[in-house]
Amino acid sequence: MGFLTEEELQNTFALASDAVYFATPDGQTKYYGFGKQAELIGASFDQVQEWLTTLKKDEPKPVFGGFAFDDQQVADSELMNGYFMQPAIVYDVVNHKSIGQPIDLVRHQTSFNTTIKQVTDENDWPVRIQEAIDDMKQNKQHAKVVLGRQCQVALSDPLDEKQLLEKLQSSQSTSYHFVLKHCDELFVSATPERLVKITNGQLATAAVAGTIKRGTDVVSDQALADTLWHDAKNRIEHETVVATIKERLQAAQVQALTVPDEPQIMKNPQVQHLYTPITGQLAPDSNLLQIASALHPTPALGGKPRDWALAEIAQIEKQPRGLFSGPIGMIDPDGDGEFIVGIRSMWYRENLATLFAGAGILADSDAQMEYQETALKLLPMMNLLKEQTENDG
Ligand SMILES: C=C(O[C@@H]1C=C(C(=O)O)C=C[C@H]1O)C(=O)O
Repeated sequence: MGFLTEEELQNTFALASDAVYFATPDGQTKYYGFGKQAELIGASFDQVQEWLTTLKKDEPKPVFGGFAFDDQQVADSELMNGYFMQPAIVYDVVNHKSIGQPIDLVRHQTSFNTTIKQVTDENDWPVRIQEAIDDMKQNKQHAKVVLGRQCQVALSDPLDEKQLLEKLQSSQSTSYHFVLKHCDELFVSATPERLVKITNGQLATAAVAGTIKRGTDVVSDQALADTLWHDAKNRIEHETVVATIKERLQAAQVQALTVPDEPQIMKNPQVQHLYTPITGQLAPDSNLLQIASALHPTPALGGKPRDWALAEIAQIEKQPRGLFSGPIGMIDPDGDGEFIVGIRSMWYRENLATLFAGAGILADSDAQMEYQETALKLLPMMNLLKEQTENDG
């Protein structure tokens, strides 16, 4: 039997009640998983570590899932407070291999003719983050906090998940893709940010922090990149993340740490970031989940100091984040695997999509400019929803 085509995989995703899609922009990883052989709801790092030991050994398959950003609970959700699953069948697209048994497809596709009925945004966000800016001006030890906002988009009809996957792949080719479906809930991320990848003891992570918009042509785009690279506020914001990642990896006994002195520019369709790739070698008694839990949340999503930033996030943000900005990804049966950071993301259920975006706030941040930055960061998901309204399939 030949391997399924991309279109067949996307179709199966839409028709399965539980499904996952995970792909990395370097083309090294691309998985679809359908059905569920095992699941863990409300997963913490320790619980997942324990749960892995209970999985059947006869047909080893990767597991996929995500951890909530913090301990705050999203009401009535089995997905957003941490969720892991082992699919009944996993398609490894890069290696043209499948593991497991095909599942019964339970959903019915009707014709899709969605319209956007209402968009509810947090227009008071700049006023609320000003509190944090004022606090940081007074208290110099409060160095950075990343504050998020949520934008709700009500649709007239259900999402066409096949079209969503297609457009995600074509519009966000420089990002990691993660789409996790559990019954009527869906979490989608087109993130530029890797938290940690482990391959045969080799560790790779990255700092992605500091943002500017894209230019309308090559010259203005390069000028904006130069502005970002030389901007003191963004360089401090970035350096805070690099230094903290380095400290935490050293504390986790990671060897042969390689941390470049200066950042590069990473370009995504809507924004460009300061970016520093970091590599090292895992200590013999350490593992992927331990490193993910040591790193999360980096000051790219939380802040510095970590505990103050987490308290500030819980107080200033209106709703818990759930999987937004949490570690999401996969673990192989041999313990290798990869976690990315669940930003540029949305949570969807029953015709209602919640889109998430945040920005790193420092004492000299301008609340309106940060608001505009979050608007750009909402665009990857907003555009996917707009495409749904032009659905001709
Ligand atoms: C929090 C987000 O992005 C994070 C914040 C960034 C910044 O403030 O410059 C850049 C990349 C991410 O680490 C988001 O996209 O929602």
